[in-house]
Amino acid sequence: MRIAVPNKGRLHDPAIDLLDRAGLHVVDGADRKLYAQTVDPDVTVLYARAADIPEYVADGAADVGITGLDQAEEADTGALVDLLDLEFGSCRLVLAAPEDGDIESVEDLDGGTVATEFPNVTRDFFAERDIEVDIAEVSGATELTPHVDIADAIVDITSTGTTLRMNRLAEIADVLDSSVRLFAREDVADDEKVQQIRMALESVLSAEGKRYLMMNVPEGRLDDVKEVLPGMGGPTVMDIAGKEDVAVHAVVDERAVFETINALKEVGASDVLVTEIERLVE
Ligand SMILES: Nc1ncnc2c1ncn2[C@@H]1O[C@H](COP(=O)(O)OP(=O)(O)OP(=O)(O)O)[C@@H](O)[C@H]1O
Ligand SMILES: O=P(O)(O)OC[C@H]1O[C@H](OP(=O)(O)OP(=O)(O)O)[C@H](O)[C@@H]1O
Ligand SMILES: [Mg+2]
Repeated sequence: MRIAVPNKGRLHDPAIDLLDRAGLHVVDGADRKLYAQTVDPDVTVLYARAADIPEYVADGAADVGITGLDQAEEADTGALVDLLDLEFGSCRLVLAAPEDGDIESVEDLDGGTVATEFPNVTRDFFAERDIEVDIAEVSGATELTPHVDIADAIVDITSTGTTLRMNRLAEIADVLDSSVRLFAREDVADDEKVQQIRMALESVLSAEGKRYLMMNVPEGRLDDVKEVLPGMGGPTVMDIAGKEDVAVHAVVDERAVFETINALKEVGASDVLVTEIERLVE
Protein backbone atom coordinates (compact mmCIF):
# COMPACT_ATOMS: atom_id res chain seq x y z
CA MET A 1 0.00 0.00 0.00
CA ARG A 2 1.48 3.33 -1.07
CA ILE A 3 0.35 6.66 0.30
CA ALA A 4 1.33 9.80 -1.66
CA VAL A 5 2.19 12.80 0.52
CA PRO A 6 3.21 16.35 -0.54
CA ASN A 7 7.02 16.44 -0.77
CA LYS A 8 7.38 20.13 0.16
CA GLY A 9 5.46 23.34 0.55
CA ARG A 10 2.83 24.19 3.11
CA LEU A 11 1.13 20.78 3.07
CA HIS A 12 4.21 18.64 3.75
CA ASP A 13 4.71 19.22 7.48
CA PRO A 14 1.06 19.00 8.56
CA ALA A 15 0.59 15.83 6.49
CA ILE A 16 3.62 14.11 8.05
CA ASP A 17 2.58 15.34 11.49
CA LEU A 18 -0.90 13.89 11.06
CA LEU A 19 0.49 10.50 9.95
CA ASP A 20 2.77 10.57 13.00
CA ARG A 21 -0.04 11.29 15.41
CA ALA A 22 -2.06 8.50 13.78
CA GLY A 23 0.77 6.11 14.65
CA LEU A 24 1.97 5.77 11.05
CA HIS A 25 5.47 7.05 11.75
CA VAL A 26 7.73 7.56 8.77
CA VAL A 27 10.92 5.72 9.66
CA ASP A 28 13.51 6.65 7.03
CA GLY A 29 12.19 9.93 5.72
CA ALA A 30 15.47 11.68 4.95
CA ASP A 31 14.99 14.86 2.92
CA ARG A 32 14.74 14.61 -0.86
CA LYS A 33 13.97 10.90 -0.87
CA LEU A 34 11.23 9.70 -3.15
CA TYR A 35 10.03 6.88 -0.87
CA ALA A 36 10.02 6.24 2.84
CA GLN A 37 9.02 3.26 4.96
CA THR A 38 6.58 3.57 7.81
CA VAL A 39 6.36 1.52 11.01
CA ASP A 40 3.76 -0.58 9.19
CA PRO A 41 5.72 -2.80 6.76
CA ASP A 42 2.70 -2.78 4.42
CA VAL A 43 2.57 1.03 4.12
CA THR A 44 5.10 3.04 2.09
CA VAL A 45 5.10 6.81 1.72
CA LEU A 46 5.68 8.27 -1.75
CA TYR A 47 6.62 11.97 -1.82
CA ALA A 48 5.18 13.98 -4.71
CA ARG A 49 4.12 17.52 -5.58
CA ALA A 50 0.68 18.36 -4.21
CA ALA A 51 -0.54 19.01 -7.77
CA ASP A 52 0.69 15.62 -9.04
CA ILE A 53 -0.80 13.50 -6.27
CA PRO A 54 -4.26 12.98 -7.83
CA GLU A 55 -2.63 11.64 -10.98
CA TYR A 56 -0.26 9.37 -9.03
CA VAL A 57 -3.24 7.88 -7.21
CA ALA A 58 -5.37 7.56 -10.36
CA ASP A 59 -2.53 5.91 -12.32
CA GLY A 60 -1.62 3.44 -9.57
CA ALA A 61 1.79 4.89 -8.61
CA ALA A 62 0.12 5.30 -5.19
CA ASP A 63 -3.11 3.86 -3.78
CA VAL A 64 -4.15 6.73 -1.56
CA GLY A 65 -3.00 10.34 -1.45
CA ILE A 66 -3.11 13.40 0.77
CA THR A 67 -3.67 16.66 -1.11
CA GLY A 68 -6.03 19.60 -1.56
CA LEU A 69 -9.50 19.19 -3.02
CA ASP A 70 -8.55 22.01 -5.41
CA GLN A 71 -5.79 19.81 -6.84
CA ALA A 72 -8.11 16.82 -7.19
CA GLU A 73 -10.74 18.93 -8.98
CA GLU A 74 -8.13 20.40 -11.30
CA ALA A 75 -6.45 17.10 -12.16
CA ASP A 76 -7.50 15.51 -15.37
CA THR A 77 -8.11 12.11 -13.75
CA GLY A 78 -11.19 10.00 -13.30
CA ALA A 79 -13.06 10.39 -10.05
CA LEU A 80 -11.09 9.67 -6.89
CA VAL A 81 -12.88 8.69 -3.71
CA ASP A 82 -12.74 11.50 -1.13
CA LEU A 83 -12.34 9.38 2.02
CA LEU A 84 -11.78 11.97 4.73
CA ASP A 85 -11.53 15.73 5.25
CA LEU A 86 -8.21 16.17 7.08
CA GLU A 87 -9.18 19.69 8.20
CA PHE A 88 -6.01 21.56 7.22
CA GLY A 89 -4.97 23.55 4.14
CA SER A 90 -8.36 25.25 4.13
CA CYS A 91 -8.63 27.83 1.38
CA ARG A 92 -10.98 29.03 -1.34
CA LEU A 93 -10.60 29.37 -5.08
CA VAL A 94 -12.13 32.71 -6.01
CA LEU A 95 -12.69 34.82 -9.07
CA ALA A 96 -11.17 38.26 -8.49
CA ALA A 97 -10.66 41.43 -10.54
CA PRO A 98 -9.04 44.87 -9.99
CA GLU A 99 -10.85 46.81 -7.24
CA ASP A 100 -11.17 49.97 -9.32
CA GLY A 101 -11.94 48.33 -12.71
CA ASP A 102 -15.24 47.69 -14.54
CA ILE A 103 -15.47 43.96 -13.80
CA GLU A 104 -18.00 43.61 -10.99
CA SER A 105 -19.83 40.40 -11.80
CA VAL A 106 -19.18 37.05 -13.45
CA GLU A 107 -21.21 38.17 -16.51
CA ASP A 108 -18.92 41.19 -17.03
CA LEU A 109 -16.20 38.71 -18.04
CA ASP A 110 -18.02 37.55 -21.18
CA GLY A 111 -15.42 37.77 -23.99
CA GLY A 112 -12.64 38.53 -21.47
CA THR A 113 -9.52 36.73 -20.28
CA VAL A 114 -9.02 34.98 -16.97
CA ALA A 115 -5.55 34.00 -15.71
CA THR A 116 -5.18 31.02 -13.42
CA GLU A 117 -3.15 28.06 -12.24
CA PHE A 118 -6.44 26.11 -12.35
CA PRO A 119 -7.51 26.11 -16.03
CA ASN A 120 -9.80 23.08 -15.79
CA VAL A 121 -11.71 24.28 -12.73
CA THR A 122 -11.96 27.75 -14.28
CA ARG A 123 -13.17 26.42 -17.65
CA ASP A 124 -15.89 24.39 -15.92
CA PHE A 125 -16.96 27.34 -13.79
CA PHE A 126 -17.61 29.57 -16.81
CA ALA A 127 -19.02 26.79 -18.99
CA GLU A 128 -21.67 26.05 -16.34
CA ARG A 129 -22.71 29.69 -16.56
CA ASP A 130 -22.57 29.85 -20.37
CA ILE A 131 -20.02 32.60 -20.30
CA GLU A 132 -17.25 32.63 -22.90
CA VAL A 133 -13.79 33.47 -21.62
CA ASP A 134 -10.23 32.92 -22.74
CA ILE A 135 -8.09 31.24 -20.16
CA ALA A 136 -4.47 32.27 -19.68
CA GLU A 137 -2.68 29.49 -17.83
CA VAL A 138 0.07 30.76 -15.53
CA SER A 139 2.26 28.92 -13.03
CA GLY A 140 2.43 31.51 -10.25
CA ALA A 141 2.15 35.21 -9.37
CA THR A 142 -1.36 35.09 -10.83
CA GLU A 143 -2.35 38.21 -8.86
CA LEU A 144 -0.10 40.38 -11.03
CA THR A 145 -1.68 39.49 -14.37
CA PRO A 146 -4.69 41.88 -14.31
CA HIS A 147 -2.30 44.78 -13.73
CA VAL A 148 -0.10 44.01 -16.73
CA ASP A 149 -2.83 43.50 -19.36
CA ILE A 150 -2.48 39.73 -19.45
CA ALA A 151 -5.93 39.14 -17.99
CA ASP A 152 -9.11 40.93 -16.90
CA ALA A 153 -9.54 38.74 -13.84
CA ILE A 154 -8.01 35.76 -12.05
CA VAL A 155 -9.12 32.54 -10.42
CA ASP A 156 -6.75 31.90 -7.53
CA ILE A 157 -6.38 30.58 -4.00
CA THR A 158 -7.16 32.84 -1.07
CA SER A 159 -7.27 32.16 2.64
CA THR A 160 -6.64 35.29 4.72
CA GLY A 161 -7.28 37.59 1.73
CA THR A 162 -3.98 39.41 2.25
CA THR A 163 -2.53 38.64 -1.17
CA LEU A 164 -5.66 39.81 -2.99
CA ARG A 165 -5.76 43.02 -0.95
CA MET A 166 -2.08 43.73 -1.48
CA ASN A 167 -2.64 43.41 -5.21
CA ARG A 168 -5.78 45.61 -5.15
CA LEU A 169 -8.04 42.78 -6.29
CA ALA A 170 -11.64 42.29 -5.16
CA GLU A 171 -13.47 38.97 -4.95
CA ILE A 172 -16.28 38.59 -7.46
CA ALA A 173 -17.38 35.01 -6.91
CA ASP A 174 -16.59 31.84 -5.00
CA VAL A 175 -15.34 29.06 -7.26
CA LEU A 176 -14.45 26.24 -4.84
CA ASP A 177 -14.07 25.65 -1.10
CA SER A 178 -11.06 23.45 -0.51
CA SER A 179 -9.27 21.61 2.28
CA VAL A 180 -6.85 18.73 2.33
CA ARG A 181 -8.43 15.30 1.92
CA LEU A 182 -7.46 11.66 1.96
CA PHE A 183 -8.17 10.40 -1.56
CA ALA A 184 -8.23 6.80 -2.78
CA ARG A 185 -8.51 5.17 -6.16
CA GLU A 186 -11.98 3.70 -6.56
CA ASP A 187 -10.83 0.06 -6.85
CA VAL A 188 -8.94 0.15 -3.52
CA ALA A 189 -11.21 2.49 -1.53
CA ASP A 190 -12.82 -0.37 0.39
CA ASP A 191 -9.61 -2.36 1.00
CA GLU A 192 -8.96 -3.20 4.63
CA LYS A 193 -5.62 -1.37 4.75
CA VAL A 194 -7.09 1.77 3.19
CA GLN A 195 -9.92 1.77 5.72
CA GLN A 196 -7.41 1.23 8.55
CA ILE A 197 -5.48 4.30 7.39
CA ARG A 198 -8.69 6.33 7.16
CA MET A 199 -9.73 5.24 10.66
CA ALA A 200 -6.31 6.02 12.13
CA LEU A 201 -6.34 9.54 10.67
CA GLU A 202 -9.94 10.07 11.73
CA SER A 203 -9.09 9.04 15.28
CA VAL A 204 -6.57 11.89 15.52
CA LEU A 205 -9.14 14.41 14.27
CA SER A 206 -11.77 13.05 16.68
CA ALA A 207 -9.41 13.47 19.64
CA GLU A 208 -8.65 17.09 18.77
CA GLY A 209 -10.33 19.49 21.16
CA LYS A 210 -11.16 16.67 23.60
CA ARG A 211 -9.79 16.05 27.09
CA TYR A 212 -9.80 12.97 29.32
CA LEU A 213 -11.00 13.59 32.87
CA MET A 214 -10.28 11.26 35.78
CA MET A 215 -11.53 11.80 39.34
CA ASN A 216 -12.54 10.17 42.58
CA VAL A 217 -16.18 10.33 43.63
CA PRO A 218 -17.97 9.18 46.81
CA GLU A 219 -20.26 6.39 45.66
CA GLY A 220 -23.34 8.21 47.00
CA ARG A 221 -22.67 11.20 44.74
CA LEU A 222 -22.26 9.18 41.56
CA ASP A 223 -25.62 10.14 40.08
CA ASP A 224 -24.91 13.86 40.59
CA VAL A 225 -21.52 13.44 38.93
CA LYS A 226 -23.09 11.66 35.96
CA GLU A 227 -25.45 14.63 35.52
CA VAL A 228 -22.45 16.92 35.17
CA LEU A 229 -20.65 14.60 32.74
CA PRO A 230 -22.73 14.11 29.63
CA GLY A 231 -19.60 12.63 27.99
CA MET A 232 -19.59 10.21 25.13
CA GLY A 233 -21.81 7.28 26.03
CA GLY A 234 -21.57 8.17 29.73
CA PRO A 235 -18.55 8.00 32.04
CA THR A 236 -16.60 4.87 32.98
CA VAL A 237 -16.93 3.99 36.67
CA MET A 238 -14.39 1.77 38.48
CA ASP A 239 -14.05 0.51 42.06
CA ILE A 240 -10.93 1.54 43.94
CA ALA A 241 -9.52 -1.28 46.07
CA GLY A 242 -10.01 -0.68 49.80
CA LYS A 243 -11.79 2.66 49.36
CA GLU A 244 -15.31 3.98 49.57
CA ASP A 245 -14.77 6.26 46.55
CA VAL A 246 -15.11 5.13 42.95
CA ALA A 247 -12.93 6.32 40.06
CA VAL A 248 -14.77 8.06 37.22
CA HIS A 249 -13.29 8.63 33.76
CA ALA A 250 -14.89 10.66 30.96
CA VAL A 251 -14.13 12.40 27.66
CA VAL A 252 -15.08 16.08 27.66
CA ASP A 253 -14.94 18.89 25.11
CA GLU A 254 -11.88 21.06 25.81
CA ARG A 255 -14.07 24.16 25.88
CA ALA A 256 -16.24 22.62 28.59
CA VAL A 257 -13.39 21.55 30.90
CA PHE A 258 -13.32 24.70 33.07
CA GLU A 259 -17.04 24.69 33.72
CA THR A 260 -17.19 20.93 34.17
CA ILE A 261 -14.44 20.86 36.81
CA ASN A 262 -16.17 23.57 38.84
CA ALA A 263 -19.44 21.65 38.68
CA LEU A 264 -17.68 18.38 39.59
CA LYS A 265 -16.10 19.90 42.67
CA GLU A 266 -19.50 21.14 43.77
CA VAL A 267 -20.97 17.64 43.65
CA GLY A 268 -18.09 16.14 45.65
CA ALA A 269 -15.50 14.96 43.10
CA SER A 270 -11.84 15.11 44.20
CA ASP A 271 -8.38 14.49 42.72
CA VAL A 272 -9.51 15.55 39.25
CA LEU A 273 -6.93 14.85 36.53
CA VAL A 274 -7.17 16.37 33.03
CA THR A 275 -5.10 14.87 30.22
CA GLU A 276 -4.84 15.24 26.47
CA ILE A 277 -6.05 12.48 24.18
CA GLU A 278 -3.84 11.36 21.31
CA ARG A 279 -6.40 9.35 19.39
CA LEU A 280 -10.04 8.42 19.75
CA VAL A 281 -11.17 5.37 17.78
CA GLU A 282 -14.96 5.35 17.77
N1 LIG B 1 -2.79 30.39 1.39
C1 LIG B 1 -3.21 29.15 1.55
N2 LIG B 1 -3.90 28.80 2.65
C2 LIG B 1 -4.30 27.52 2.82
N3 LIG B 1 -4.09 26.53 1.95
C3 LIG B 1 -3.41 26.82 0.84
C4 LIG B 1 -2.95 28.14 0.58
N4 LIG B 1 -2.29 28.12 -0.59
C5 LIG B 1 -2.36 26.86 -1.04
N5 LIG B 1 -3.04 26.08 -0.19
C6 LIG B 1 -3.31 24.64 -0.33
O1 LIG B 1 -2.04 24.01 -0.48
C7 LIG B 1 -1.98 23.32 -1.72
C8 LIG B 1 -0.58 23.36 -2.21
O2 LIG B 1 -0.22 24.66 -2.54
P1 LIG B 1 0.95 24.92 -3.58
O3 LIG B 1 0.83 23.94 -4.70
O4 LIG B 1 0.98 26.36 -3.86
O5 LIG B 1 2.17 24.44 -2.79
P2 LIG B 1 3.07 25.33 -1.88
O6 LIG B 1 2.83 24.88 -0.49
O7 LIG B 1 2.90 26.78 -2.15
O8 LIG B 1 4.47 24.84 -2.38
P3 LIG B 1 5.07 25.05 -3.84
O9 LIG B 1 4.18 26.04 -4.58
O10 LIG B 1 6.43 25.56 -3.56
O11 LIG B 1 5.06 23.64 -4.44
C9 LIG B 1 -2.99 24.03 -2.59
O12 LIG B 1 -3.43 23.19 -3.62
C10 LIG B 1 -4.10 24.33 -1.61
O13 LIG B 1 -4.90 23.19 -1.40
O1 LIG C 1 -5.18 34.85 1.13
P1 LIG C 1 -3.75 34.65 1.52
O2 LIG C 1 -3.60 34.24 2.96
O3 LIG C 1 -2.89 35.82 1.19
O4 LIG C 1 -3.17 33.38 0.72
C1 LIG C 1 -3.27 33.31 -0.68
C2 LIG C 1 -1.94 33.05 -1.31
O5 LIG C 1 -1.37 31.85 -0.78
C3 LIG C 1 -0.89 31.06 -1.86
O6 LIG C 1 0.39 31.42 -2.21
P2 LIG C 1 1.68 30.82 -1.46
O7 LIG C 1 1.91 31.54 -0.17
O8 LIG C 1 1.57 29.34 -1.38
O9 LIG C 1 2.86 31.21 -2.42
P3 LIG C 1 3.20 30.57 -3.85
O10 LIG C 1 2.65 31.55 -4.84
O11 LIG C 1 4.70 30.52 -3.83
O12 LIG C 1 2.59 29.22 -3.95
C4 LIG C 1 -1.84 31.41 -3.00
O13 LIG C 1 -1.28 31.11 -4.25
C5 LIG C 1 -2.12 32.88 -2.80
O14 LIG C 1 -1.21 33.66 -3.50
MG1 LIG D 1 1.60 28.02 -2.89
